[in-house]
Amino acid sequence: MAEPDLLVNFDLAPASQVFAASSISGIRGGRWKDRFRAKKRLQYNRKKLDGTATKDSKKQETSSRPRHTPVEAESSGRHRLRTDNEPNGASKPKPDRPVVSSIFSSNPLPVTKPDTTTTANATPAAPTNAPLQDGSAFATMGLAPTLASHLVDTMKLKAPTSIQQTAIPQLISSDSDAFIQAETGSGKTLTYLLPIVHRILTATLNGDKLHRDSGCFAVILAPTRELGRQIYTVLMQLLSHPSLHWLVPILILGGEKKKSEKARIRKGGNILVATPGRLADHLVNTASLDVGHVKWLVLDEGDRLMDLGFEETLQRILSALNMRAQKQSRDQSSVVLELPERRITILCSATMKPSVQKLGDMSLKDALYLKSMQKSQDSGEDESSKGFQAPAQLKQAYIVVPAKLRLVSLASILRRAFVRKKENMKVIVFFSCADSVDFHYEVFGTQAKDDSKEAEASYSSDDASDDDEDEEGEQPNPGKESSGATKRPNNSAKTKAPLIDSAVSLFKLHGSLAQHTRTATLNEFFHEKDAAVLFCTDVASRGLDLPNVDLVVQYDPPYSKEDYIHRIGRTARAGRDGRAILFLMPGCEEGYPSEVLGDNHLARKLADEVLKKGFGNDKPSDTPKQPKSVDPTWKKDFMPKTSGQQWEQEAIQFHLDVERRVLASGDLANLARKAFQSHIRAYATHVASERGIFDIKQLHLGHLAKSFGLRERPGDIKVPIHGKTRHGSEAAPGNPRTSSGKRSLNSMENGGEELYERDEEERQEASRKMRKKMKEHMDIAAEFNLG
Ligand SMILES: Nc1ncnc2c1ncn2[C@@H]1O[C@H](COP(=O)(O)OP(=O)(O)OP(=O)(O)O)[C@@H](O)[C@H]1O
Repeated sequence: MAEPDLLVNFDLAPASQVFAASSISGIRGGRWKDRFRAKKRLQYNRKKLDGTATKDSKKQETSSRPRHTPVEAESSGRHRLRTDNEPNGASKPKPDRPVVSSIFSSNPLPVTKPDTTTTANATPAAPTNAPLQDGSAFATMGLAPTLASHLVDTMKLKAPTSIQQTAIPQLISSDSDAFIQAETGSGKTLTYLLPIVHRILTATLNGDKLHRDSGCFAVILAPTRELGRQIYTVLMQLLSHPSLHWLVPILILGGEKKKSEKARIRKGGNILVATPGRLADHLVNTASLDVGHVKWLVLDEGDRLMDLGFEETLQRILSALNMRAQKQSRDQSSVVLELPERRITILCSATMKPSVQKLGDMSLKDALYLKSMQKSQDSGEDESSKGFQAPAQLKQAYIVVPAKLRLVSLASILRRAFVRKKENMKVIVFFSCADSVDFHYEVFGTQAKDDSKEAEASYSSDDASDDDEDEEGEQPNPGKESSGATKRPNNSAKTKAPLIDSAVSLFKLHGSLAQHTRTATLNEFFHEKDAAVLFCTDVASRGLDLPNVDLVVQYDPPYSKEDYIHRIGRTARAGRDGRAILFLMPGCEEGYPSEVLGDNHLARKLADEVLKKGFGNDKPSDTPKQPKSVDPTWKKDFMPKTSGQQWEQEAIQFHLDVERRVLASGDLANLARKAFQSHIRAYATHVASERGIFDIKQLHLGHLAKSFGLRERPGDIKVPIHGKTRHGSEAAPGNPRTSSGKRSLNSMENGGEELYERDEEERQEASRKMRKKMKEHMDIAAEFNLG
């Protein structure tokens, strides 16, 4: 038998055997020249065989390898080999043309199973934030009779809610600080306003009744201008009684004209509603702002105030109030004012988290903890003991949607929502960033010119002349503003939404819009008589009380569990019903309800179920009829092989139309690219504790790009550099990491505008991650032709 070393001049065995049996360096015996020649020939033959063998073995390997189902590939969390048009999964040279793949192919499946034990949503629970029906009445809570009858007769409030019943009597009789915690929509605004108004109403100064010039007795701080305006509106309603007209509220907000605010301050007022940045500004620059008499400081949405990095501003406000109070007590030692001797601080929030405790430590002394006593009738538990909770009657669900099906699933939910209940119904959809709101607003809205842009352009010029103009003015009148918005509809970001239903109005709201547009939009949405949808960022998540909101959709997950509660809290208010749906992607995101919310009561839905409802045809007349003359297997000829269902066809068609529009319009394509990029950046800013759930490395960028109507490979998506414009990218609002307090004074003075801009460090970190991810993806895309 030939020795392995003596292979020279023998027919070569298959490569594998050759390599197994031989070693080039191991040729021994004979002359050195012969050994050298043999070695060379062996090397040559091996190279030759190597090529064929590799090809052969690759072929063999490919054909023998069990074809990975997309589900297997993706649910393992790795990038999959794109299989569209590539039956054997082999890599192909990068094509020049854009990627066109079906939204229904290669989607990962959910990794969790439905929880069959979930019953919470089966039977409607009794509301936990409704007015009480146990005989409680405003008249028996110690309120002035005028005020109590005004609530019932004019404001049409029959009975107090649980938190009102608990807190109002204590706030009337006690001079302690207080922390009010109760569910969203449980009437916390009136809970703190009523005792303040009651005590000012019944107080005297040196024996005389108080009046407009007696001083400012209460300061109410809100984290956003929208919330500030809303609190002011409730206060105006409360003071609209003829016997209360001498009590005057003042509203000062960032984004408004400072000079007109100064004029209002000069005229005097008793209750000041403000955003922190603008108040801090006036405390320094407006000599006529007299806060020496302030007896109440209310921090509404206290945790949000801390999240937004207002800590330093709040410290400045607190020390200014302390200083002025001391000065006042020295100057007017003989004055007898029948109000609390010391200033009372009231902290108010539906959620409790460390930042609230810090704020409490900073501003409260021996505070009363006032919470809603209403218990869930289902569990009998004191719901507030969980630290946060949603109203019991609110039906919560999450839907597991693969990235490529996100857009069509949103369309489907909205279509379905308005088919079921049309008149007056409102839906709010939350997105993670302003760019995404802008893109989806364009996609779902009419393709006409966006009026809001004009309005913003004109507002920018107003803004520039901000300090030059001095409006002779009373307080901004909500009624006046509303009529202004109606007279000049272009002020608001509103359009029609034919992709949902041509009768549905579509609005958008985010922090990058001019304040003028924000105010007008909210006003119009509030007063909209027809069905309407609001696309927004977290600018609308806190405190806003918008009527008839039946459904809240969180298209992008929130940045914290507190944000989750506040977002869904825009529905099911004051005892009304409501539904909330959260979009999650298959994979690690599915852990969100149990791991982050600690709540397994959310109903679980799948994309297919939702798509069938929105795109399927319930009406038999609309189902394509089988032509009589055609073979019974006709469907095979008419329906694409990949998806034979009618609802799939409709969904595909919908998506293709969006893709075509994006292809056809440079503006829309740019919006889509910006939205895609901002979305990923925002995704990268989920808090560290949630990164196992929102893991950017698990994102399939190609699929995600598809949901923005983009056919480009993620690596090819060139995004215009974001200028520092009003339309610039909006950072992740509500990101708890913005509480670093590194925000510039300038942005502080915008009174909340900075709310939606990350600090530089965070921005850079997010971009770094984004670039890394893009690079990784580009490498993989180049190699495997990923879409
Ligand atoms: N006693 C009451 N009876 C009926 N409706 C009430 C009562 N008190 C308040 N409301 C209404 O409940 C709604 C929610 O009130 P409010 O905005 O004060 O809630 P909230 O607890 O501050 O909510 P959030 O936590 O979201 O800020 C408002 O429309 C308000 O008019």
